[in-house]
Amino acid sequence: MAEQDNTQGATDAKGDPRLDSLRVRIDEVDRELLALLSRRARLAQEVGELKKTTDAPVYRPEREALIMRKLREANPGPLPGAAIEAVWREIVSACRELERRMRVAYLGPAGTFSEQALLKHFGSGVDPIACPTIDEVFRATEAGTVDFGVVPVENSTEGAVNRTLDLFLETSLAISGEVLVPVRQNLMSLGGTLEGVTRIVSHAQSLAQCIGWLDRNCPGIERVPVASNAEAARLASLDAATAAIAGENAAARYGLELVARSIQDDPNNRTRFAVVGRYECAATGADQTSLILSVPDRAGAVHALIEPLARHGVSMKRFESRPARRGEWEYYFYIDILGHQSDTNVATALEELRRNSAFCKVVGSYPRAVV
Ligand SMILES: O=C(O)C(=O)C[C@]1(C(=O)O)C=C[C@@H](O)C=C1
Repeated sequence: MAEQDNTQGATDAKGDPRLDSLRVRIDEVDRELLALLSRRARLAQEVGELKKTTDAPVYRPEREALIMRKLREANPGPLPGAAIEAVWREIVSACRELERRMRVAYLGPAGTFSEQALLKHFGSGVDPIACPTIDEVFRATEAGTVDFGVVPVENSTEGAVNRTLDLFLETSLAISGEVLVPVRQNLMSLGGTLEGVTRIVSHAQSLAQCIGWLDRNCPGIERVPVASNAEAARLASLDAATAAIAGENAAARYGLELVARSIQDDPNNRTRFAVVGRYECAATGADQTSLILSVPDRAGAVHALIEPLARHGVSMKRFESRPARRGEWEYYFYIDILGHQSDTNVATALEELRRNSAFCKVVGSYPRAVV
């Protein structure tokens, strides 16, 4: 006998028998899912016990990436791949938490896109630790007070986050994952209006990402850069004359109302984050490797440096340069290539790159983000 369902509202109070029978079947499926989830969780617990005997790491990013990839490929629909991934992210996160709840540092405060990246990658079964600076995220992870760190690397509109690139050079940590977060910027204020607003605050990058929209819609209002979007939302929550540009979750967190939604000039605006830790990922078959190189200062050196990549069939995904800051015209090249450093063609190309370069560091090989 089906239990009484109290969720029926006014719209179907008369009770369509087809609706009732569909709900009975949904209840059955939920019970089956629950039994399967419990079975999965017990297996993860067993894995956890085995790992304890060898002191093996709880978090296996390459295994989680493979689980997601196989599910995406096997997904018969009608649920979209992103929904399947979000659901399984939480399932795996909860199973992982049964083994051990990890601490993960990110560029805070709460409510920033960095926090969103952390949740998207690790799910909610971790303790998010907000750090005031990118340096602090690296420091906490290196010191081992957290298990991993999440740092912004580049934005599709605004380009590289230079501080992160500089710290990749110095750190002993390795990149173990990347996270892509669509960045939707929203204008928000206490009353959901621009009336009486004399300044708009946000992180400098966010202001820059909305410059066209702001020029068109708020020409007379002063723009003030602040430390983060979450800080902007906090300031706007204290003062009706201040509006903020931030992610939607910051509005909810600080009791603000949206004046305008999705005001970034590029509708596909997104930010790429890196997960850093003391863990080196094994190959999954769909990986990416991040390198930092520098060359002797002579004609044709850059060409000679990257030529082995093409010759060994290694695709380059990103090429960025940063001054070496030694007062000379020297540069570090930040290069992302497809493949894992243990793949034969990548390993051979890397060997040649090392021979041709004055400096060569592999910051990590890790599974490529897909969505
Ligand atoms: O396969 C493992 O090593 C597990 O610990 C299980 C599991 C999972 O729930 O599937 C959990 C955490 C790891 O990061 C990877 C996978």
